[in-house]
Amino acid sequence: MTAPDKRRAEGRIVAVRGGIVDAFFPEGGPELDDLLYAGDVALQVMSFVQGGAARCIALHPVQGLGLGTTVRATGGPIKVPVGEAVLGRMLDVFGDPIDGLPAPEAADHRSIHRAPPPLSDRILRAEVLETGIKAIDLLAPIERGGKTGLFGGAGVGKTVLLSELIHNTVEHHHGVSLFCGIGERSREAEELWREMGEAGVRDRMVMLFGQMKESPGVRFLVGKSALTMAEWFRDDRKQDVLLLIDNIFRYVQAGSEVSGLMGRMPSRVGYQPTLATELASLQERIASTKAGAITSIQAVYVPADDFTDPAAAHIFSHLSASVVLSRKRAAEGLYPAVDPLASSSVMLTPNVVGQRHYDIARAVRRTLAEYDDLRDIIAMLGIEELSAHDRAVVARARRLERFLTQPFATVSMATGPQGQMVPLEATLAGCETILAQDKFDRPESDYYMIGALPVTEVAA
Ligand SMILES: Nc1ncnc2c1ncn2[C@@H]1O[C@H](COP(=O)(O)OP(=O)(O)OP(=O)(O)O)[C@@H](O)[C@H]1O
Repeated sequence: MTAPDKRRAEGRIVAVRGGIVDAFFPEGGPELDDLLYAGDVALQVMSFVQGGAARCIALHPVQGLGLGTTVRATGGPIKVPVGEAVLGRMLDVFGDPIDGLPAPEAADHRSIHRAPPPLSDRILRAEVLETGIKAIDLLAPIERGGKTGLFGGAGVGKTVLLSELIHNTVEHHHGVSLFCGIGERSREAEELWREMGEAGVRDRMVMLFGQMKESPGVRFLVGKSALTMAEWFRDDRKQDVLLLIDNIFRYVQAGSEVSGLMGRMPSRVGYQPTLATELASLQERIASTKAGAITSIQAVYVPADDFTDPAAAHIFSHLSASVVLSRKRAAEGLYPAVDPLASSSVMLTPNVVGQRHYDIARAVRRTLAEYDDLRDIIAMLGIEELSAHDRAVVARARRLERFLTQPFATVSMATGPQGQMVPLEATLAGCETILAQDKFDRPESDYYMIGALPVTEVAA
């Protein structure tokens, strides 16, 4: 490592292409990941090119920069404020306020580029985080201290589901919560900020945003800024952290834009050749250690509903639970549009959730899978042609499908019914009741958008 004063050198711009700036330092100069300034424009060193110039990604619009502009190396990487001071605040990638209040008065600032904790420090807890959302608690239980993905194409309800999860879990979460918005709409960020204020949980929450309108460099780095703050609460305060990311796909996408700007050759489906390492550099830091747990829930946009997309597939490999949202279900109004057959969790084993829960989840899946197989026959021949056994399967499956829908508090203004949180026990009892019946007195619509089944029915 060069001495700090040498790292704090002054240089000049030798090339500007889009959001990429090359700067040459005749004496000394920055190291990889160092933060530089050309006027007010922040730059981060991404690599060094032939001749020794530092190739940087701009974090602000580069208008006004030209050949010969002076570049000042700050002598280190981007550092964000950490500590209690960031609680209740809405910040950007630098930890600067975007809520109109003065900068957080933090005692400490830390580099956003940090190594993940060593394997020997990590722990597995095998504990479930109950969400009150029937389809998730039953079929893809979320691991406390693990990573959960909410997968879905455009407009199938990822953001709504994530907001509902925040609504249901943040209030009961003992530690702090961190929301990181990457590359999504700013309007949604403002709504969430207001909702958190109304729910009275803002003082235990930090929100960081690098939204759609910002440069790829910002969207690429904001996740690391958020993690740096989360790590402080985990390591220095020994607290549990709930980390919510909307949308982790936008991180990969920003990496791909950066890679393209840097002139790297694209790899599969046009993604950056460094996709796997970039994603791992972020995901590996989201770890639970002896000091505290980081439970993360990440929305994952699936381009063109193609689940074999390399970004989706790589993200999938880091997760302990995957909640897959299906367009077909959303089109039928079966919200949350959780696909019961494609969603999964490593928690769903008899050892963790117990034999009863495991058996009910399997029976629900089996019934819905059988119904899927019968759909073509029903479409061609009509339901009357089915055997009595198959007709009972269809009746059960259609009621299960509806029972797994649920009114959400976060959209109740638009949809009408009040949001409902359903205890796991009520979800299990409801499914058990439906699974045990061959004939139903009540119509399918009675099971749609409800919370728990009425007690009289469960008892019967
Ligand atoms: N649980 C729900 N109950 C009722 N309506 C819902 C629900 N979830 C989603 N919707 C409807 O679907 C719309 C899209 O949802 P949302 O914005 O969460 O999708 P998304 O997957 O995040 O989309 P994008 O990829 O465009 O960000 C909502 O505006 C709402 O009308």
